[in-house]
Amino acid sequence: MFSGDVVLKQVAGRQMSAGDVADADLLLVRSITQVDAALLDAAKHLKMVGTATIGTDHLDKDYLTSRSIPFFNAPGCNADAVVEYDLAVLFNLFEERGESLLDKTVGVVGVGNVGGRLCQRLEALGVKVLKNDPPRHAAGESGFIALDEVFAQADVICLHTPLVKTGQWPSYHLVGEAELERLKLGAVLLNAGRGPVIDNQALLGFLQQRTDVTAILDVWEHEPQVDATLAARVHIATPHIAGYSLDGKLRGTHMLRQAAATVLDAPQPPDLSEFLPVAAVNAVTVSDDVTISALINMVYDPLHDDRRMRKTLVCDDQPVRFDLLRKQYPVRREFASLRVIGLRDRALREQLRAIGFSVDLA
Ligand SMILES: NC(=O)C1=CN([C@@H]2O[C@H](COP(=O)(O)OP(=O)(O)OC[C@H]3O[C@@H](n4cnc5c(N)ncnc54)[C@H](O)[C@@H]3O)[C@@H](O)[C@H]2O)C=CC1
Ligand SMILES: O=C(O)C(=O)[C@H](O)COP(=O)(O)O
Repeated sequence: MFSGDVVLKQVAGRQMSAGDVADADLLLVRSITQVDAALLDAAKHLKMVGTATIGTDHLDKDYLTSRSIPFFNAPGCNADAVVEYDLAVLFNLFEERGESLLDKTVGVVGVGNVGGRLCQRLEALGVKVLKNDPPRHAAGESGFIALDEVFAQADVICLHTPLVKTGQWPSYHLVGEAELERLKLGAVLLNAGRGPVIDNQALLGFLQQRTDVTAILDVWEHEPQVDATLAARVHIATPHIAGYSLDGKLRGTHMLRQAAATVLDAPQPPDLSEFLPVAAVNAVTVSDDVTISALINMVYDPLHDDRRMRKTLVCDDQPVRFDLLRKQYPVRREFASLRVIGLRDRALREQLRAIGFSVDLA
């Protein structure tokens, strides 16, 4: 996406050093590169910093502001991918148990791009949703309840807050012993936000006692290091890939390309649709016997990611392998890339549309 007269210098995200960026005009990173004074003090021509991610906890924003360096993230770029990770995990889990997600009460903590879209899709399915988002509540928006109430009432809790360590609503260790103790019998706790939002040691101690609770973790405290004892107690363990759809990655890069064009006063790039390929499997004809999880698994089966990650947990170089799983992640598309054809059952057609599939009668 970046071409023409641009001189590109690629550096591995965890290895980037001050010398690598000293002469840079633009710095484009992902979540594993800490962007702070140590990296940037020597970079005197920097016109912008961009991260092709939603999260910004790796950027020292105060420092960037003090240097008047504009910085951009890519809000919403991979939100649909994270929502679809949640849906894939939950539809599979409840099918395995002979239950239905549609009968559950789902608590969503952090109702932004990811949490908000998750609520929309669940509500369109008729699922009861409880929402917690103190910053939005304080801004005067309605429909939110306290975290304690979410933990006490929900069958499933999905965490989608940013990692914030200071200010009025810190999310670091937002979920500790006290919150875990409130979980209902048989509850499901899913974290696809940032690892340290849950106190991982407290979670391990809790799961050792409360074997009725199901934990699903895409993000871990101290990534890329993963606590193998905790992972062994977790039902689905994945290497921070909830947002890793091809669509999401391209959207993020495209948003930075647009920001760079604005900062450099250069022409805007072509529309994103010019870069997004048609999915390898883009249409399927099914009968009314098809299940929602079968269709979801055709696009994305989270168990593949779980199996790949578990193989790495016994390796001496586990952290290196965690990064490799992410770097070599296979092409994954979003639900909207699959056109589902042939369903006569109108209710099922509506449910599939509600969770994001393209649905046609013929
Ligand atoms: N696992 C993965 O692959 C991915 C993880 N993420 C993580 O998920 C986070 C959320 O993503 P978005 O929804 O796009 O961000 P967002 O900024 O659109 O929404 C975050 C929401 O959380 C709320 N919030 C902030 N502090 C809170 C607190 N203490 N308690 C409850 N709610 C709080 C905010 O008011 C906001 O509505 C990102 O910051 C990122 O860290 C995002 C994408 C992919
Ligand atoms: O967007 C975010 O925030 C995420 O967590 C991304 O999915 C992280 O991806 P990487 O930047 O670590 O590749």
